Amino acid sequence: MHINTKNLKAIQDLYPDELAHCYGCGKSNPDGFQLKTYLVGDETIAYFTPQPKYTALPGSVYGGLIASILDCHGTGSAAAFVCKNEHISLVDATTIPVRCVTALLKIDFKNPTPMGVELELKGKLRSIEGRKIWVDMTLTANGIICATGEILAIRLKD
Ligand SMILES: CCCCCCCCCCCC(=O)SCCNC(=O)CCNC(=O)[C@H](O)C(C)(C)COP(=O)(O)OP(=O)(O)OC[C@H]1O[C@@H](n2cnc3c(N)ncnc32)[C@H](O)[C@@H]1OP(=O)(O)O
Repeated sequence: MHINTKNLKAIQDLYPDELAHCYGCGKSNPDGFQLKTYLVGDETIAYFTPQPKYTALPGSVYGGLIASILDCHGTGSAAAFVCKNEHISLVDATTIPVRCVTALLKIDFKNPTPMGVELELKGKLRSIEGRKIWVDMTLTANGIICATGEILAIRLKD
């Protein structure tokens, strides 16, 4: 079921302008994917429909794209979970004071990801250990989990 995100703020839209150029999720990169991650309760969600140019085998999505969007959903989720943990409201914020980058990203490709349908990405917090944030992710198409991911995001020092 597609969650209505109309009244939610995407975590990437709260990144300060100087950090909003990421190819995967920067709102200021017109050539990028501009992935949007939303915190909904205890999990994060994002939707993305790949263009046909990201084809691997005919009819299926290229694995590098899948890794790319899970990378950005993972760091976005990590920032969102840190904010939640520290009672920083994403509703009231215009920018967030948390910066996370990927140290480790693991993807399991479980099934071919079909081209031409909306993909649903979900994230769940596994743990926050100091500056280390572990997030588990799934990528689903047509109700089938096509990939799972785990990310270790590191919160940057000020
Ligand atoms: C809101 C605005 C957003 C702004 C950001 C918006 C952009 C979105 C980003 C999208 C996602 C990306 O593509 S990000 C781009 C790709 N990633 C990168 O370029 C990161 C390159 N790597 C680095 O810069 C560095 O290695 C860091 C920052 C990750 C870590 O360096 P550091 O800060 O010096 O910290 P360091 O002491 O080494 O590590 C901290 C702890 O993490 C552990 N650790 C570090 N790396 C690993 C690892 N690969 N596997 C296991 N553990 C690791 C260490 O053992 C340590 O554990 P312990 O001893 O404490 O237990």
